[in-house]
Amino acid sequence: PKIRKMLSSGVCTSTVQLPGKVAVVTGANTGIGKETAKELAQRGARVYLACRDIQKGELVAREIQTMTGNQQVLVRELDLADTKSIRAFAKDFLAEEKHLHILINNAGVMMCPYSKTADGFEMHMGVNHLGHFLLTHLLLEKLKESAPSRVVNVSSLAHHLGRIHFHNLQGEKFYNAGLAYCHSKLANILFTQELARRLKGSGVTTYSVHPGTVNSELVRHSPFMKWMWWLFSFFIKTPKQGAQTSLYCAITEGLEILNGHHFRF
Ligand SMILES: NC(=O)C1=CN([C@@H]2O[C@H](COP(=O)(O)OP(=O)(O)OC[C@H]3O[C@@H](n4cnc5c(N)ncnc54)[C@H](OP(=O)(O)O)[C@@H]3O)[C@@H](O)[C@H]2O)C=CC1
Ligand SMILES: CC1=C(/C=C/C(C)=C/C=C/C(C)=C/C=O)C(C)(C)CCC1
Repeated sequence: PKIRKMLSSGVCTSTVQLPGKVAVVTGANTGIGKETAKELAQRGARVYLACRDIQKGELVAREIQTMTGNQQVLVRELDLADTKSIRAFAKDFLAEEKHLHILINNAGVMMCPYSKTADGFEMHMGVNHLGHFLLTHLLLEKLKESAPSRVVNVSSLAHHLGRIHFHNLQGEKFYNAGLAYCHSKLANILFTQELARRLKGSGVTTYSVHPGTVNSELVRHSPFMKWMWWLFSFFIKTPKQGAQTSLYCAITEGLEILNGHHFRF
């Protein structure tokens, strides 16, 4: 139990309530994203579950509505592997909503076999970084109009092994599924730092997080990782525990001074 507690560590203890606030969480139909969305709804925010599979999203929205009593949990289609889908999501959202206070760029893929997005980007870089980069860019004016507002980018400790290989960005010269994930997670952090720099004084702040090692579907593409996660399932975080760092960065008061910083555990 001591080891488990040590690995689970940080809890978001903020008592902030969010009535009247609007949040978007990508990849909110399962894992860390689902628990993040649930907690934001629990605190009274209107929460958009941005999911590539609408049916999975609707099931989760109903579950969150029932658990929290908050009916303002909405599902919208967003496939981060297709810039057309990202643009359509943003267009509809901007037409529908006056405000956006919290954007949580959470969705992610890990160790998938070599493949490309609809626009020809290597899948990890395309979904984990470039898709969120475009989404954030398209929603930026709305975030500025809604300031104070925040963007949380869910990265990973895996960024330590990441490198930005500009001569091989699409993995066409060489490809390693594990390293491709690491590169995309480094991109999440570099994006956060530069976004913070460019948004200084705008009232929009941004943070990157490592959620810890979390028992989720992220390992779906790797039988070895699946086995590891199963073997150590008692020691690694639950998705609810994994959501704490994202929630901390999204709602804790007075965090503006740490704009652009990376938070872990
Ligand atoms: N679990 C862990 O130990 C760690 C996780 N992270 C990060 O946490 C974040 C959440 O992962 P986690 O909850 O663990 O993993 P899950 O696999 O459980 O959830 C990932 C979510 O991303 C969605 N997603 C994947 N591809 C796309 C796409 N093309 N368009 C839209 N949504 C997509 C998935 O949708 P669908 O269900 O339809 O596939 C799912 O909702 C990721 O960014 C991951 O890198 C970081 C460090 C450790
Ligand atoms: C060695 C070891 C572990 C492995 C941790 C790993 C391999 C973490 C990988 C994290 C990833 C891939 C994050 C995704 O972004 C466990 C399971 C904690 C149990 C204790 C011993």
